[in-house]
Amino acid sequence: MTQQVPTLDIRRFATDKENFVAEIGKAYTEFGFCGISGHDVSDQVVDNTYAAIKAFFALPTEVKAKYHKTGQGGARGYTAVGVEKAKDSKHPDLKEFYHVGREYEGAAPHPSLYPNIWPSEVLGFKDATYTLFSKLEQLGHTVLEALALFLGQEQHYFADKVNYGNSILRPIHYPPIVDTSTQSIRAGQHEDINLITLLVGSNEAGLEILRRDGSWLPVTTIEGTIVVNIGDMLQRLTNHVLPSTTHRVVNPAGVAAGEPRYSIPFFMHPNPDFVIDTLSSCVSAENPNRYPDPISSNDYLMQRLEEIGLLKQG
Ligand SMILES: O=C(O)CCC(=O)C(=O)O
Ligand SMILES: [Fe+2]
Repeated sequence: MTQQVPTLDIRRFATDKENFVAEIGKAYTEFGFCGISGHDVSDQVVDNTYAAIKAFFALPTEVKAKYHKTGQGGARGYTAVGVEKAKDSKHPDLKEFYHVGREYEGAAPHPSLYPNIWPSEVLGFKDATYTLFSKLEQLGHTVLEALALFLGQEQHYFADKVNYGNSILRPIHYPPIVDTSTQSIRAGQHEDINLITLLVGSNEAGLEILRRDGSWLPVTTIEGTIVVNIGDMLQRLTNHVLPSTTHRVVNPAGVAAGEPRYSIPFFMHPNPDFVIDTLSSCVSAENPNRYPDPISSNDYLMQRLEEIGLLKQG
């Protein structure tokens, strides 16, 4: 068995479609994770976003707190360290983050698509983060096209199921670890809730995925690679043909613990009223339907946010 998450060049989806689809399908069935290179999310767009988010997280606590909005489960704006914890963990994660959602004109396409909150202290925050949001969303569409073919659907199967999804860009700051005796880790083991996650910053050490033999495999990628993994909604839709793989971010040992870590996941969600009903192409005698009861993606999201503490924060 390969001992590293593979990286595939997304340009091959245009030039070598059949092989690319087979390889990405194999990467996901085996790991639930795959590195993507050859994309057009430029270094400039990524660097601009890093500069903006580093400036934001460096603001005084009371300034950042102004961008936390109560009653939304952290859906938009700032969430402080100590709020989110992994589903079955007693200890909160060692991270703070900022949620940027979809922009729209006029009325929200669904009440769960809250308006964005923009920090006035950081010039260019909106431009930088929303440009990255849009570029990652575009790349996500391409990955979903490849996955649709792998699943025996037509290439554009997902297009009208994600066009107003409640997708979220989540820049994260893991501060230096001051208390090295802490029981908390940077991000406790969890599975992502959404369809797919596109992660910028995976070349920084710490991210690990759980293998089926119970061992943890560090994800090591070269700079510029975007790691794309399967979330629980796609696992459910595909009856586990595409598994959502448990992962975590561990605390570094030694002097590295004194260094902050930044990463920027983009959680791609289906439209809130999309009903997650197992694809018949993913049901067989050996893999009977595990989810006979369909659920709307918004109801599913609400159940999951409750479990990770985001709906209790006020
Ligand atoms: O920071 C990372 O590398 C991963 C973060 C993550 O898994 C998450 O926010 O869901
Ligand atoms: Fe995650």
